[in-house]
Amino acid sequence: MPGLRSCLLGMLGPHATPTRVQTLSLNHVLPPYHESSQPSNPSSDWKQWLLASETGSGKSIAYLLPVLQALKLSELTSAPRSRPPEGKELSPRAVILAPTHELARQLAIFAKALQHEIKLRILSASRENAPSSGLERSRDRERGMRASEMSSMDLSGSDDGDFELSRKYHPVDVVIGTPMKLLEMTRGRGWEKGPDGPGSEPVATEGEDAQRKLRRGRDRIVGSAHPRTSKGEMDLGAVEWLVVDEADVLFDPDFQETTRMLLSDITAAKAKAVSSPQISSPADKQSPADALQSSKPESTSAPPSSPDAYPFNLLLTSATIPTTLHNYLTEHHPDIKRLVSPGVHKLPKDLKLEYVSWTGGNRMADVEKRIRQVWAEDSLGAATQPGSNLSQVLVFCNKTNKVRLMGQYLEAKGIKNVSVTSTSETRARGSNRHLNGFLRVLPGKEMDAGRTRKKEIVWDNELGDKSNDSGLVHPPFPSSSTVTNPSTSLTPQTHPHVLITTSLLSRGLDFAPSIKHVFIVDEPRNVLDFLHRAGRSGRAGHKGKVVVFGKFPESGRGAGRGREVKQRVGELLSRRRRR
Ligand SMILES: Nc1ncnc2c1ncn2[C@@H]1O[C@H](COP(=O)(O)OP(=O)(O)OP(=O)(O)O)[C@@H](O)[C@H]1O
Repeated sequence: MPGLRSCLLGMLGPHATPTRVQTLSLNHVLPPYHESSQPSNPSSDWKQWLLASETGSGKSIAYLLPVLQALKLSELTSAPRSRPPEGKELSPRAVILAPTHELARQLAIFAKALQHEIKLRILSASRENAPSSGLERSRDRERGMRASEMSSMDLSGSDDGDFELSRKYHPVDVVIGTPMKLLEMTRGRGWEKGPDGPGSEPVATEGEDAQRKLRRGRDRIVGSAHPRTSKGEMDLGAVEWLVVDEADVLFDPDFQETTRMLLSDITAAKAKAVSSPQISSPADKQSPADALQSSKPESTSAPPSSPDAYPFNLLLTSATIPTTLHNYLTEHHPDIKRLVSPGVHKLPKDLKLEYVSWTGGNRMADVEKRIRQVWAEDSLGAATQPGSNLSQVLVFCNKTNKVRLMGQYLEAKGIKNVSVTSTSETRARGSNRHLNGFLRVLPGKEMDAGRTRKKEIVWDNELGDKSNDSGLVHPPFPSSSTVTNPSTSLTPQTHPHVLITTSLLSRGLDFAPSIKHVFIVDEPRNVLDFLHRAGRSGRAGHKGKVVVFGKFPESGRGAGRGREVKQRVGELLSRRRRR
């Protein structure tokens, strides 16, 4: 579709070519577009796909393009949309699930940039002013704005600030959020405390390790645990697409329960929508296309004959296919089309590996030393490449407490840093500002300390080679990947160049290419966790290095364990590189 295409080229540059997973998606998932597209019935043939490829290989575009194109096509060729049922304020046509609020927000920004010309309405459920129950809603009311009005605004133009107001009825098309947040929006705040809550498991408490929270499917914002205070305000009866991003996590046994609840809720809502059609607005009733709509009762399909024959398109994406996901798909989705790139389960090709042995003294001092070494190398490079900046370092620990201690230690040594755990206060603010300067920014959206800066473009000298294993082409033109991060030209004493976190930020987040080093200071829970952490660098064909700290003696005590770690990590290297 031309509008999507031009936004994509604006984002990636005119010479970008699809990655392997994108090619698979273009060939198998993208609905065909013709200028003279006729009204089509999207529900006649619900399908299921799995898109799997290595980290940083462009899976977001691979699923967003077909979803946005399909939504636009059905908007162009169907009757005007009816208002949500009584008491509901949102009725999206696509729902995208992400394991963390940070990822949901980043995906929403990305999706908005992609649909800029085709004008769909995208809402991040993890943002400060997303329609919600209870406290947020009363705050909105205080500002003289009802949630129903919020959903009728044109949400397309803004990504982290205020919505652009439009008084025309513009229902939200896509809602992006974590399963828990979306269940809350559907069932009402505090639903999990009731009899329909997920088991009798207690809600994660503050101070718990983020990784365990993630595993239990509860990515909660600090201070959001309220008793049941309201009915849900999102109706799921119009959903045509459900995307489960990071499906390996969201169908992990610990997350699966909430993910599958949402799938069942959509199925149930669609069955209900068939038996009690939604009430159209007066304007809709006048529309000649209404007849077309009412003559299509199958546009919301009957309840599925088997529990997992969902009445909507289901698109899963993942960088890995662990046994749990494989078994789950085999049992529940035997017909799912698996579109898998050869790089799945591998580290990105442009990611180098380094092992650093603990000295036996203070481990934090070892980390500090290696960080300073990174900057010393950068400074040497600056002599030969004028204009290059100090790179940023992403440090992964296993425990919340370790993140805090590491942050304090480095701060005391004059290394300014940002520490983020699931309980960090900054996470409660409903935006990704706490990650400013670390996440990749889209062209023209560079931020520094919350303020927009004039775009500053540099030629990225490290991009000599034109193509790579993922099929990514490095464009010799300004693009999102060649925009400097303003904070890296400042000193590490005054501006954070180090981000310390847990596995919380290891899934799906698209970090800036200036994050050239990922430090893994604690042994990850498993090889997949390692892959996801490491994959925050070396993205989209950029160079990166993963530094694994541990005990790696050549012989004696611990040598066997060290060798085992190296062997397991070595198996993740792409075949081409091992040759
Ligand atoms: N065809 C392309 N050419 C150049 N850059 C691309 C292309 N497709 C995507 N990118 C860029 O690659 C980066 C990584 O994309 P994305 O976050 O979608 O990767 P991913 O496969 O979802 O990674 P992860 O598994 O970590 O979630 C983004 O900045 C995106 O803009």
